[in-house]
Amino acid sequence: MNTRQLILERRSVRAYTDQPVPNEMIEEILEAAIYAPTHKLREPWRFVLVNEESQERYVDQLMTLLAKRGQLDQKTDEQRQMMRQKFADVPVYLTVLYEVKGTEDQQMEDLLATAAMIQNVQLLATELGLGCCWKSGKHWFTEEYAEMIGASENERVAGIIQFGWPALIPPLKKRTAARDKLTHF
Ligand SMILES: Cc1cc2nc3c(=O)[nH]c(=O)nc-3n(C[C@H](O)[C@H](O)[C@H](O)COP(=O)(O)O)c2cc1C
Repeated sequence: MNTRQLILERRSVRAYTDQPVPNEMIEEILEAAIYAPTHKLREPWRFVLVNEESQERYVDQLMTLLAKRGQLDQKTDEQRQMMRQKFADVPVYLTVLYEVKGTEDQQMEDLLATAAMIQNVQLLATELGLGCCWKSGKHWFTEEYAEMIGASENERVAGIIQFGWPALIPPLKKRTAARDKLTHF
């Protein structure tokens, strides 16, 4: 697949089969993804991988975190169970952290570099036939989650990438044509 095809074929895949994803595969993806541009070679990223061996422990801790944050208060036992199952149905979670240091501009550059690296991860996963989805917001960006995952004081969560072999590949979501957002100076 050439780059253009790869970009157009990538989807946010959220449903996976039970087939395990080898750690080596994720590691191979990361070893290439880190060749994203990074100003002054600061390489601000770090990764925490959750796969088969640790997935149950991770989901347990995630549910405890949600409970502590009150995010389960309005939910019935059945709804909580469904939520837990939804987390448990994801074979691999990769938390991407980035180091927060330097000036505001540097911090922005480092987050941007990390985002570029994450897109590399997604394209490389697509090339291997793996499904993935970039997750963010809510519980993932909290201090409690950062602590749970073992982030140091100067690290922040850039995003969670979940992976698995696709059970369902969503159709292309059309974008607004770039020419509609392009002006010539
Ligand atoms: C920074 C960022 C955060 C995202 N967070 C979530 C998320 O929390 N949950 C989710 O289902 N998708 C999330 N997505 C994926 C988008 O929903 C998805 O890219 C969009 O719907 C377009 O679909 P596509 O990726 O298949 O083209 C996120 C994407 C980005 C770039």
